[in-house]
Parts: sequence; C-alpha cells; structure tokens
Amino acid sequence: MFIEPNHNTKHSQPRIGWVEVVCGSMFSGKTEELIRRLNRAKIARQKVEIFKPAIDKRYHDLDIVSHNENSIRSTPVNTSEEILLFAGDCDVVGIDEAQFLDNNLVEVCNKLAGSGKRVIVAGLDMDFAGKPFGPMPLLMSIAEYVTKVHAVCVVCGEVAQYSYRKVTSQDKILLGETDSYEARCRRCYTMGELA
Ligand SMILES: Nc1ncnc2c1ncn2[C@@H]1O[C@H](COP(=O)(O)OP(=O)(O)O)[C@@H](O)[C@H]1O
Ligand SMILES: Cc1cn([C@H]2C[C@H](O)[C@@H](COP(=O)(O)O)O2)c(=O)[nH]c1=O
Ligand SMILES: [Zn+2]
Repeated sequence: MFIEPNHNTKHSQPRIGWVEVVCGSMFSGKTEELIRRLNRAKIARQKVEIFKPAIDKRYHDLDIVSHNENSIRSTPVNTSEEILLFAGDCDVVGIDEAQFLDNNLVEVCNKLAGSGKRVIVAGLDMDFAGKPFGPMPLLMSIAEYVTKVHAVCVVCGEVAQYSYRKVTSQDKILLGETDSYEARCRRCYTMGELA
C-alpha cells in the first residue's frame, strides 16, 4: 500500500510539492486508490481540490465514481490549464481520468508541485490497442511516485493489465463500462475473441 511521504519536516523551509501517478487498466482500482488518498488528506485537514475531464460524464457530471460506487465531488475541466486557475491555495490536487487531458498536463503538474502542492494523478496507462494513452507516459516519467495497480482477468483470473474492447469501434476515445470493456491478462488480451 502507498504510504504518504513526509517531505515537509523542516518548517523553516518553503513547502516541497511532488507528483504521484496511479495507473493501470480499467477496473484495476485507480479511482478507489485516488479517493482513498484524497480522503486521508481531508482527514489530515489538508485543503483538497479534485478535477476530472469534462468529457467523462459516465456516472455523474461532477462526482468521480469508482466501479464499486465510491465517490468524491470534483470540478470538471476542458483543458489542463484550467486546473492551474482553479487549484487556488489548496494543499493537494487530485486528477482522475488524466488520459483524456492534453499533454500540457505535464507542465501544469510540474507547476503545481513546484508551488508546494501534492499532486495525485490517476489514469489509464494504455488504450484498448495497448498503446500509451495521452499524457500518462509523460506524467509517469516526471512523477516522484508511480503506482501501477492491476485488475483481475475476467477470462482466466490472472493479473490483468489490459483493457480489452468488446465492440468494434477503433476510436481512441469510447466511454464505457462492462458493456464495452473487460480486464484481461497479456495472454487472454492477445488471444482476442478466441480467449
Ligand atoms: N475484473 C476486475 N478486476 C478487479 N476489480 C474489478 C473487476 N471488475 C470489477 N471490479 C471492481 O472494480 C473496482 C475498482 O474500481 P475503480 O477504482 O473504479 O477502477 P478503475 O478506476 O481502475 O477503473 C474493484 O474494487 C472491484 O469492485
Ligand atoms: C481502454 C479505453 C478506455 N476508454 C474509456 C472507457 C472509460 O470510459 C474510461 C476509463 O475508465 P476507468 O475509470 O479507467 O474504468 O476510458 C477509452 O475511451 N478508450 C480506451 O481505449
Ligand atoms: Zn487471462
């Protein structure tokens, strides 16, 4: 389990920020882990601001909702730059579904961390084709901490790192749930419809 780092022990020094990335396939527990970290920050009386891309309206316009129905209130944004405008004087910034945001998110996260904030970003590392998704690979390279979480392969029960698309669309962005996707291990993902 990820234990929050204690970077700010010398109170005479300006606060040090950092970037944490939580990545993995669909159903791997990214949103649950993001909500867990943000709730702990709230319990510690830190000021938390949470963002998600406005296009992700699967469950709710404002809430970030996990597959097992945990939720937390967020601000929808159309561009990563808006996060800089809305983050204000908070201590912790949470961002879900970061794969849908633009590559400028890297600069935004670096600026937020540079101003002393803890930044926690969750998102899909790979799309349905197994290709790196949006700004996620770039964020993983600049982050201080990267946590890769795994789902369970729905075909064989092994550790799953792929989001297998069950429908024929080749569009990179196709919002959906178990209707359109399932978590699969390397072998069952590669076997496709034959698995
Ligand atoms: N194949 C699966 N493997 C693991 N968890 C699954 C699977 N299918 C459904 N779940 C549920 O999804 C939850 C994780 O949801 P969530 O945090 O929203 O994942 P993510 O944000 O990575 O898509 C698990 O706790 C479990 O209840
Ligand atoms: C693989 C893949 C996924 N999507 C969409 C499907 C869902 O709406 C989100 C991922 O949500 P989760 O919280 O990680 O379960 O992304 C997509 O648009 N394109 C893809 O290739
Ligand atoms: Zn499998």
